[in-house]
Formats: sequence, structure tokens, C-alpha cells
Amino acid sequence: MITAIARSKVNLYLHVTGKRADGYHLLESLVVFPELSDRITIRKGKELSLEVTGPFADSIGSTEENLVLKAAHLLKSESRIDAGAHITLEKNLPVAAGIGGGSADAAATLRVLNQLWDIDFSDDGLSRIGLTLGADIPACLYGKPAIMSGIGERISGLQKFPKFHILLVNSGHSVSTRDVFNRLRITGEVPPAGDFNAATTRDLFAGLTPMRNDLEMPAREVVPVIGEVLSAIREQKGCYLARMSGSGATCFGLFEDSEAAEAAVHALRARRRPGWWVQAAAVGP
Ligand SMILES: C[C@](O)(CO)[C@H](O)COP(=O)(O)OP(=O)(O)OC[C@H]1O[C@@H](n2ccc(N)nc2=O)[C@H](O)[C@@H]1O
Ligand SMILES: Nc1ncnc2c1ncn2[C@@H]1O[C@H](COP(=O)(O)OP(=O)(O)OP(=O)(O)O)[C@@H](O)[C@H]1O
Repeated sequence: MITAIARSKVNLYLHVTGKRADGYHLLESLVVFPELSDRITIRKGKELSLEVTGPFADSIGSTEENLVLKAAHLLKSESRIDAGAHITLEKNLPVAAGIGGGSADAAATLRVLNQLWDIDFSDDGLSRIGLTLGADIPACLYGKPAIMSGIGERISGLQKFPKFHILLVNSGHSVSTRDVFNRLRITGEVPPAGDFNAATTRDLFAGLTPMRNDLEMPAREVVPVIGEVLSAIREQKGCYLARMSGSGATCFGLFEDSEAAEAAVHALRARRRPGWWVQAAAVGP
């Protein structure tokens, strides 16, 4: 039996730099992986099966459509292996929330089954398979601070990266990534790429300030309450910057120390609207 954590993904900025002929968008994004995660447990078995538990188990669609099972079936066919597995997914992260939950789960499944089934695919091989299921899967397979580009397949790790704390707030409204990209109108200049091999937290936060998330405006058309969430985060003492992650609707605030981030969690939980999910976590190199 192998247990693996599937960490949330946050896009600290996300610039859309172009569009491919097939409709997929070219991106440049700094991704990090806060210590908030789903959990995958896999045991060897004859068939492939999945059980979903945890606070957000009921938010996912059918088991057959779960990215965990899709990843397992794909790995099985790509490796032509005759094996099964019993998989349990503890779903702790909100679904369709812009923090990569499904992609993180699929990435963890590929990694664990590659080991459990003795397949020995390389990281690049797993990444190529993962990309066919979701553009965020290569980044989630890498799992460390990185600049993501292309449609998500190009991952460039950062050599130096400081530690900080992140506040995550989701209003409970799920967002379709496809819908948000479809609403996007590409206009204006893309801010120049920064150097994010930052030694200090202050340098990192300062470098992020002129950046943006180009998906915020289209996501706010679908979920207007994102504006209220961002304001509520910005009001918190010690919050350096607030922004939306991925295609939304989860928004984040950046803090230098854990005390300020935890105080913000308490303050927001005390006054939150029903259904708001509020968490804080460390982010590190
Ligand atoms: C927004 C991000 O979360 C940023 O990290 C990702 O780009 C989205 O990754 P994902 O959820 O794994 O996305 P996918 O499941 O591959 O794609 C969902 C839909 O989003 C659109 N899509 C996705 C990624 C991308 N680079 N360009 C796109 O236009 C496509 O319409 C696609 O059909
Ligand atoms: N294991 C899974 N966890 C979450 N969602 C899943 C899973 N498997 C399939 N899905 C489906 O995938 C869709 C997107 O969910 P997910 O939570 O990955 O979105 P997201 O957080 O917006 O991801 P991203 O940040 O990569 O765009 C949902 O419609 C959900 O029903």
C-alpha cells in the first residue's frame, strides 16, 4: 500500500501570451504548491477501483469521470501492463476551484502507480501522459515552485525560492476552466517576465506586484463574488498581495509570517458568508 499527498497548486501570476490553432492558450505562470492537499492511498488489486472520501467527496461527478481513474486507465494502456489497483481518494480540496485538485490527484496517481506497477516511466514520460488529461498535470507532477509555459507542458524549476504563508479563500462557487478561457479577450501588453529566483520573501512579493491573473476578469463574469473575496483578503492585516488562482474562483493572500495568515483565517471564518472555504498554509522551496 502506498499513500501520497496531492498538493494544491496556486498560480501566483498567470499571463496569457497567445492562443494556439487548436484553441488552447499559451501561458506564463508562476506555480507553487501550498501544504494543503488531497490524499491518495493505493493498494494492489485485480481490477481498477476508486473510492472517494473526505469533505468534498460529493462535489465531484461520477467515479468513471474522476481524473484519478482516467490517469490509472491511461497509464495501464500506455504501459500495456495487466494490473489493477484499489484507490482511495480523500478529497480535501474544493472542486473546480482553480487550485488544481483534479490535476494534483491525477499526478499523484501516475507517480504511485508507476512505482506500484514497476513501470519505470521517466518523469518526462509521465508528464507527456499527464498532459493529455489536463494542462496542469505536468506542473503538479513537478510539485515545486516553477515557471509554467506553453499550454502547461514546459516547466522550469526555480533554484532559489523563499518560504512564505498563503491564505486561500473559495466562495463555494465552482468554475469551469473551459468557460473562463472561452470568455477571455486577449488585449494589452503582457508584463515583462520577471526573475523569480528570489532569495527573500520581500523580493518575491515585490516581483509579483506588477503581475496579474489574466483569467480574473472572465472568471468574475461567471462568479461576481470573486471581487468581494479579494476585498476581504486585502483587508487582512499583514496581507501583502491578493489575487485569484488559475481559472478561479479561489483567491489567495500572501503573508510573510504564519501568525498573520492564521489571524486572517480566524477573522474571515468569524464573518464569512455560508459556504466560504478559508485556509492558510506554508509555501516553501
Ligand atoms: C488555468 C490553469 O489552471 C493554470 O494553471 C490551467 O491552464 C488549466 O489546467 P486544467 O484545469 O488541467 O485544464 P484542462 O483540463 O487541460 O483544460 C480545460 C479547458 O481549458 C482551456 N485551456 C486549458 C489550458 C490552456 N493552456 N489553455 C486553454 O485554453 C481549454 O478550453 C480546455 O478544454
Ligand atoms: N479527482 C478529482 N478532483 C477534482 N475534480 C475532478 C476530479 N476528477 C474529475 N474532476 C472534475 O474535473 C473538473 C475540474 O476540477 P478541478 O478541481 O481539477 O478544477 P480546478 O481546480 O479548476 O483545476 P485547475 O486549477 O487545474 O484548472 C470538475 O468538473 C470535476 O468534476
